[in-house]
Amino acid sequence: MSAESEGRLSRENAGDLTFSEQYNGPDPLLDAARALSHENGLAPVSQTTAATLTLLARVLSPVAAVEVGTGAGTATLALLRGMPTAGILTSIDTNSTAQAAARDLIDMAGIRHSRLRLMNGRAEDVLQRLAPSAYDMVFIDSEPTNLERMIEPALRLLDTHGLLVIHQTLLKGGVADPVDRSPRTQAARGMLNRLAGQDRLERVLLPIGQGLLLLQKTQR
Ligand SMILES: C[S@@+](CC[C@H](N)C(=O)[O-])C[C@H]1O[C@@H](n2cnc3c(N)ncnc32)[C@H](O)[C@@H]1O
Repeated sequence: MSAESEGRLSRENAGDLTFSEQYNGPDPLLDAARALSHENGLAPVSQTTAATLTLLARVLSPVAAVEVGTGAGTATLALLRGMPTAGILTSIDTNSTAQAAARDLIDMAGIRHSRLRLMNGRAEDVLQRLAPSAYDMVFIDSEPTNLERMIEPALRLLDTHGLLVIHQTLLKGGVADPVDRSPRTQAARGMLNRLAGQDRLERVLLPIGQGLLLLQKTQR
C-alpha cells in the first residue's frame, strides 16, 4: 500500500471513528463516567464500545456476568444496562477508589445496588474463587500484559454458550504495526496469535475501541 493511500485510509478511519462515537451517543451519564475515569488516570471504554457491550448483553441476556477491570464504571454501567433486571454483574478490580466511584455511578443510574457485586483484588486470584460454568458472559478490560493469565480462568467460568469479550487487544494500531515491540503490544499480539491457533474456540476480532475480541467455546 502506498504512503498516500495509507494516509487516506487513516484519515477515513479517524473520520469513521469520530462519526460512530457521535452517532452512538450522546449519553450524559456515560460521558460523566468517562470524564471521571480520565481524572483518575484510567482509560474508559469508548461510547461505541459501551454501546456494543450493552447490545451484546441485551442479546445474551446473562443472569450472571463477570467484569475484570471495573475502573470508574463506564463499561460496568453499559453491561448492567443490557443485562436483564434480575442479572447480577460481578466486577473485579485492584483499585478500590475507582470501584467506589463505579458504585456511585451505578446508584446514580438508578440501578438496584444488589445487581453489582464488587470484588477487590487481582483478577488472576479472584477469578479462581468464582463458580465454574456459572456465568453467561465475561468482559475483560485490564492491562494487556496481564490478559493472557486471565483467559483460562475466565473460560472456566463460562457455561457452554457463554461469551468472553476482551478489550485492549489492538491498542490503537500498535498490534498491527510490526515496528511496535513494546511489552504491552507484544503481549496483546502474542495472545492473539496463540488464540488463533486454537480450534476449541470460535473467535472474532472487532476494531472497536481499543480492539474487542469475542470468544466462544466451539460447540461439538
Ligand atoms: C482500562 S481500566 C478499566 C476501565 C473500565 N472498563 C471502564 O470502562 O471504565 C483497567 C482497570 O483494570 C484494573 N486492573 C489492572 N490489572 C488488574 C488485575 N490484575 N486484576 C484486577 N484489576 C486489574 C485497573 O486497576 C484498572 O481499573
